[in-house]
Amino acid sequence: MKIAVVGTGYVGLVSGACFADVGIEVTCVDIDQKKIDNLKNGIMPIYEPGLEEVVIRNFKSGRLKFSTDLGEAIQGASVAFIAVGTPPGEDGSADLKYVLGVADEIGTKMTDYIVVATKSTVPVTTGEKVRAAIKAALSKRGSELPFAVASNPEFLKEGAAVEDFLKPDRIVIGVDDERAEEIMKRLYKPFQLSGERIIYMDIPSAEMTKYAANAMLATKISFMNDIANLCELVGADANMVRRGIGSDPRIGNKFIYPGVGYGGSCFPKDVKAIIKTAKQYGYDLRVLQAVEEVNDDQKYVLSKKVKEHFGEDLTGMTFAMWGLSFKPNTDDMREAPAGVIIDELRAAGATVKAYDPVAMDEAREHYIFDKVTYCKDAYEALVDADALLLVTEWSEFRIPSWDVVGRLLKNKVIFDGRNIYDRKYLKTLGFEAHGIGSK
Ligand SMILES: NC(=O)C1=CN([C@@H]2O[C@H](COP(=O)(O)OP(=O)(O)OC[C@H]3O[C@@H](n4cnc5c(N)ncnc54)[C@H](O)[C@@H]3O)[C@@H](O)[C@H]2O)C=CC1
Ligand SMILES: O=C(O)[C@H]1O[C@H](OP(=O)(O)OP(=O)(O)OC[C@H]2O[C@@H](n3ccc(=O)[nH]c3=O)[C@H](O)[C@@H]2O)[C@H](O)[C@@H](O)[C@@H]1O
Repeated sequence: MKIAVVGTGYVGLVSGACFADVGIEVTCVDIDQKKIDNLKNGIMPIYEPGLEEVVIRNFKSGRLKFSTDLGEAIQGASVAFIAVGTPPGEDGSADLKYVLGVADEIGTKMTDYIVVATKSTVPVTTGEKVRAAIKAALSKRGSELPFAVASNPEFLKEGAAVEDFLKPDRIVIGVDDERAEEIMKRLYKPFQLSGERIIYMDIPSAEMTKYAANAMLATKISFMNDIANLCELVGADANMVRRGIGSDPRIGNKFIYPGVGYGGSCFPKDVKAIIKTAKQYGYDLRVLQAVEEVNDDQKYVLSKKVKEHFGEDLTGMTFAMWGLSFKPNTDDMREAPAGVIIDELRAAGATVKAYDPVAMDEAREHYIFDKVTYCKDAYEALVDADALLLVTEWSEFRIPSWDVVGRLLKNKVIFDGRNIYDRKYLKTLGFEAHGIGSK
């Protein structure tokens, strides 16, 4: 079986490599020539645990190819996945220009029946727009070639993307064509050896499922951040409360960790987009509006704690920051709370010395530019710093040598944005540690 995956980013590259890993012939297509050349030379465009190995193994075997030529890639392919970006437009709605651009190109270049499956996160009714774009391109050529559209939203998490793709909780397929359903079933068979995991539905429901899933997860996080902020006011400990409620299986113990707000390329944009979709239909998604508001405020919680401790004016002070990426095990800096925290500290007159195990190049090049001093390791960031801010919970920050930390910092003060440290223990070592959701 042969497929094409158009868009070789987090989703396209991981999906393409994992499909190739189960024996499918895959061509990953991108318009970015440099990305494609690099991949052919074994250079990954992103940091994702386990990805390099799967890509290189399958590239060497010949099952995984990289190309900028969409026409060639879809020749003989049963499925063309659209996995390009859907960034937020100015009004918050998902910008579909890349998705529809690919649909148009497929319609222009296809030579046989093909299933066009959208993997990008797209608002409900996009399936119809994709179908219309392909039809319009075909009719320009005077062609009536048959094709099907499908919605196959992706649920992988960055930092665990390969694992998530290879062992999915579920595979959602929105489809309205029997032949297409059969092809998708065949394609996904290897990923559900431990039980039937495909949920078939109509295309609009599949499109909505993706937004509802991300919106639900974002809601859990904002809910817990709200509760954590209240815990702090009333003298309760959010960590205890988290454990107390998470043990109820109806609530579950995942995605209820308070912190510095959710970031990344998905929750912020997808919550905005579903709110916008609702508005277009004259409906207010009030819960999600609050989810977004809580999250926007939560990004300021850590810098507020710093100012409560040291005063509003931080002129001449230096802060060490451990972690920049929006979560561990990724170099993705999109919507990372670190950006807001750095801006707040700088606006109050402070300088920031940062260390992140993998995201510093990305931060330096695209997001935080020259706003911070980048350090070669976690300890270097502490030298002459007035306090430490833990922003991303990378494993290597979990058990530092506290005696070294204490010696390097000017003050033994820590602001733990992810509640990874045992503050009672740190107190016995002479540290004053502030967490999220308890005094
Ligand atoms: N990043 C993630 O963890 C997840 C992302 N998604 C969704 O998947 C979609 C893609 O997201 P990412 O992979 O993060 O994006 P990305 O920005 O990492 O990659 C998109 C790629 O598409 C390429 N591209 C743009 N126009 C093209 C065209 N006409 N032809 C070929 N390639 C083209 C870009 O050069 C880029 O390499 C988005 O809709 C996102 O919401 C869904 C689940 C997880
Ligand atoms: O649509 C997407 O792109 C993806 O979005 C999220 O994945 P991702 O953004 O990669 O990472 P998450 O692990 O969900 O973390 C998102 C943010 O929430 C924060 N978070 C997560 C969990 C938690 O308990 N508390 C919390 O603050 C993280 O620190 C991070 O900033 C979803 O988890 C994926 O299922 C989905 O496919």
